[in-house]
Amino acid sequence: ETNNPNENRQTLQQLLTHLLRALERRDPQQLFAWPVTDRIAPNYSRLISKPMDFETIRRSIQSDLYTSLNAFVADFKLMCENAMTYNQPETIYYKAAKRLLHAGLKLTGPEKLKTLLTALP
Ligand SMILES: CC(=O)c1cc(-c2ccccn2)c2ncccn12
Repeated sequence: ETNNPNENRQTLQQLLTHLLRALERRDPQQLFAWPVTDRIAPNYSRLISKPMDFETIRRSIQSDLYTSLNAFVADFKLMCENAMTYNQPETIYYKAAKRLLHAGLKLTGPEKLKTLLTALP
């Protein structure tokens, strides 16, 4: 924590980029890599009011949209919850979302973050 807002923002961006990469590694099939289209998922845009995906999250990090870790985690959770809303429980998308959500919350939980934050410059 420094009193220089730019420095803090830089550190937050580095942390969020690190977390994003760690979360993307948990999605080897890249099911969450890009926005879900109505073409591959009928009526998706009618059923899901706030779509979210890893590419959109990456763009948000780069355009300084997240001013806290919580805002980043909220979009990650939204992405997983959308998949568990639109897809039936027996689908690969639902199951992948559930696993990803649990892995993600462990990664961004207070325990793990403590070690992460000590590792930052
Ligand atoms: C994330 C999600 O809900 C999703 C990703 C996909 C997806 C992602 C990449 C390639 C193909 N399909 C999908 N297809 C049908 C229904 C839902 N989905």
